[in-house]
Amino acid sequence: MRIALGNDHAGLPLKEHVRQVLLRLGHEVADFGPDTDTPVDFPDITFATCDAVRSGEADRAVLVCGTGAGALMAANKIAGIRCGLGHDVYSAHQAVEHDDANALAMGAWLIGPAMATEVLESFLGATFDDDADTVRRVAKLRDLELRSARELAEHI
Ligand SMILES: O=C[C@H](O)[C@H](O)[C@H](O)COP(=O)(O)O
Repeated sequence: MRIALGNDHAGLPLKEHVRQVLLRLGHEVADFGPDTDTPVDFPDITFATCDAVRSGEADRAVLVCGTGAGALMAANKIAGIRCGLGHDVYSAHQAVEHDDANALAMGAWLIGPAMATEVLESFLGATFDDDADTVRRVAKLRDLELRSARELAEHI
């Protein structure tokens, strides 16, 4: 797969490990994060990284910040992005299987390289179980995006 990789300064300590794992697994990597520890804002990096998925340049995004929480929040505000939290193996594959996750957020302050490796293998090895229930629920996620966008537009 083509993977868009994004990190902020807090995610930097885990970023190179993640990049190496992605390459070892045979994926292409487009890197949207900085390689210095100069502070950057995770919403900016998250948008640039996830936008590559929306445009079709990338198949999935992997985001690394300090806790994973900020990148997760930012990603799930971007239309078309469904981001899971990647701190355990089960959640990483389940988010793809049931929720068609196309992004994963990880916290460099929370997990080390060994767990990150297994989480990435789990996320990238998983495919969407597109049965009637999961397809309907993912469609409802899209409905939520549209409803929210309409409400925002009405209040601008
Ligand atoms: O959820 C937010 C992320 O974990 C950020 O990476 C974190 O808040 C950055 O914090 P700081 O600028 O204090 O390193």
